[in-house]
Amino acid sequence: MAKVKVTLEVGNDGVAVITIFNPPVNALAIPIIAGLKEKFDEVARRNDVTAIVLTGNGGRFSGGFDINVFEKVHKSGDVSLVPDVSVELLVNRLEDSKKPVVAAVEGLALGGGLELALGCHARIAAPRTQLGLPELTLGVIPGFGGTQRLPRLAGLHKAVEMMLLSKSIMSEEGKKLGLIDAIVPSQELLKVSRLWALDIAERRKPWLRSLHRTDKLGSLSEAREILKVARQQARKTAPNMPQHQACLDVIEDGIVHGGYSGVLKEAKVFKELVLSDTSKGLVHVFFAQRATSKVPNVTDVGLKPRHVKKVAVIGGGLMGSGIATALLLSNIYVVLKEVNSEYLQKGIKTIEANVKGLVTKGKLTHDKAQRALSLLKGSLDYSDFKDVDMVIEAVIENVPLKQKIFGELEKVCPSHCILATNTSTIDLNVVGEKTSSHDRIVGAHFFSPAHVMPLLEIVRTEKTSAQVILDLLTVGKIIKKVPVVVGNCTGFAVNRAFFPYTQGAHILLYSGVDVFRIDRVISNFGLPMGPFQLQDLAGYGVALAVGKEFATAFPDRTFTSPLVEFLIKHGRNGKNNGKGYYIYEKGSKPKPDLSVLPIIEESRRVTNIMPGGKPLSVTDQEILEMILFPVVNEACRILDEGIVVRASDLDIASVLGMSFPSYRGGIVFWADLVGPKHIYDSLKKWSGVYGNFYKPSRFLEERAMKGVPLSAPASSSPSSRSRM
Ligand SMILES: C[C@H](O)CC(=O)SCCNC(=O)CCNC(=O)[C@H](O)C(C)(C)COP(=O)(O)OP(=O)(O)OC[C@H]1O[C@@H](n2cnc3c(N)ncnc32)[C@H](O)[C@@H]1OP(=O)(O)O
Repeated sequence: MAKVKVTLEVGNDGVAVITIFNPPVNALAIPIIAGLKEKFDEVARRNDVTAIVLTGNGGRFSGGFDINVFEKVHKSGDVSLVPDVSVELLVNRLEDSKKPVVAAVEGLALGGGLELALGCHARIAAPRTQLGLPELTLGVIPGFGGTQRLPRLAGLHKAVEMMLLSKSIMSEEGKKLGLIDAIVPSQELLKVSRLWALDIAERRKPWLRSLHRTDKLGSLSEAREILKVARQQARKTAPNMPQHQACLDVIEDGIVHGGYSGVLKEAKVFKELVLSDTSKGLVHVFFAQRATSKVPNVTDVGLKPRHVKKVAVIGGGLMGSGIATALLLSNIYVVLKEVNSEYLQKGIKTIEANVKGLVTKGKLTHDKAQRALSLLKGSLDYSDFKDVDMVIEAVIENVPLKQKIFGELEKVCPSHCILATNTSTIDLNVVGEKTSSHDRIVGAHFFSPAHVMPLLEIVRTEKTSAQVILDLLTVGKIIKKVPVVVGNCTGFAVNRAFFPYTQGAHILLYSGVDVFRIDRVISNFGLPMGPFQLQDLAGYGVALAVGKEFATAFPDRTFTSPLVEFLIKHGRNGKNNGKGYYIYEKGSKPKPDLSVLPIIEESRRVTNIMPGGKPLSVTDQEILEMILFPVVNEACRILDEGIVVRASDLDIASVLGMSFPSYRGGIVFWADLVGPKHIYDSLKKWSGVYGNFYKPSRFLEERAMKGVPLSAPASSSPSSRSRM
């Protein structure tokens, strides 16, 4: 039997139940939409049908329009691949049907799924059903009438919030808002929905067409005020994304000219937005994120993940306590080991503060916080390690210390125990040099703060077993991280790709470009802050240590900048001591600190790299490119060396690890949009002026010359060599 289908069953009560089958989320794929049109035509014709119930199979109503179709549109440029659902299905066959339609909603109704339900004459939901219109996260607006019907059912204010923030609500809140007519236990959902549909048919319950309602819209001036405030907010929070303002325009059109006019305008704008680069980037990120957990020879060879119940974390510093917090919040027992009771207490206090912080922010209930903390045990020795399933070492970056710890772990932990290190710099083979447990040694590279940042780099060596990688992938998902499997090299994927980022910025600065302008260009592009502000935040000690590490690993292409040493010499240490490139005052945005300029001048004199001795005259676009193209160049080397499974993994790593704007699709996706040839030509030109730092990599050169996208799989490039 086909897995993707729409079925129709007519009961003796005269109610037809139309069910969507498309596991796992009942996405509205093209055959499903065709099937729905066909079944609604059939029920309209049949005399034995009095009323209709629309539902989804398997406890999930629908996760919305099939996002794969967006991808096809992006590849082909053919927007006609998106069928007309808004008028042909929602208005003509559903809302204007001569027989009442009730949506029986369970699990989730998202995007087009919720829009289908909004077009019905009533909605009955199971408890805790997720309702939302997250289309803006895909660079489009709701396209099946959601911009018109949601405000008419939930009220304009709430609808705008749900759409602009892509925020779901639960059916319980939906009931309060009037979006849901009744909440009934799952096992009674169909029975109650059938009766409700019959009640409407026999006029015992109102027959409401959402698009015709105006009672929740308020007056025109009230509506305009809500939209005005929302526009201002969107300008601040989503400055580079067109879908936010477009969504508000379409809502306004419907309020001014009526729901049907709004539906037509919505369909037009939706089709324009599907073709935007923003939608291309966001849809790419949607699938790329899900692809990271598909690892050849690990997740496709029939292995089963082992249950990881208890984890030991060694080191209660910032990273260790963050990692412990993430594990505890997902109900995993944690033993936190430190070298003395003072450090241990400090670590435990940090964990408590992390957990309490989440309660204060309303992200965790008090009960769950208590439960999480009850799973924590502090330890000063290895006595609790005899039954741990995994150890995550998070001590300082010191090779002999780590080697000693791993040697001890091999003796005290059970033989199945995974031995992970959170190192961000040290070669895993070196860490495990003094053991014979190389198959169970793996990198678990978290980003700080570890209980907040979503990325987990899983670093494997040639010897790490597939089982261990699978187990860590599974733990990563349980603790709500996006795990990306990477090969063993200096900086792994994120830090390695972005090491030239700061160096490019420093080259520009020495060339005479204003430090604050550089930061502005980068934040206007969409990163949360520019490279200098980031340096302030990370602390100059970190900047020096990282700089040295990359200078050692990649001496041929490292630009050594004396600026940070100069700053330290002048008593500055970034945000840590309140003296950086910016002034940091509580409660206000960082302000440029002009007293840093003489120090910059001093370092400019030392480096003396201004072309022709004069400050460089550059456009903002050139500033952006001189900083980000070297990152693309390093990303190319990562791809060439097979450090990541696929190019899109590097996109996710850049988005989640470096906050590269998701609407630009990640570093490689963005580079392909810009064009490898342009990147290659620019780097070649700059390498003539500034030397090897800008020298194009072999991979980039090859692809630029052949016109092959950087993201194309390795087989497109004969010389690629994999380290995975
Ligand atoms: C015209 C309309 O207005 C436009 C639209 O409707 S656009 C679509 C709007 N809907 C959405 O944005 C929802 C997107 N989906 C999600 O947020 C989540 O998948 C979910 C909350 C539904 C389920 O989450 P979860 O249970 O963690 O499963 P998740 O791994 O994400 O998805 C399971 C599979 O379903 C796929 N999937 C989920 N929603 C999909 C969709 N709308 N279309 C196509 N595939 C979808 C995923 O790609 C994944 O496939 P894979 O197993 O091959 O990797």
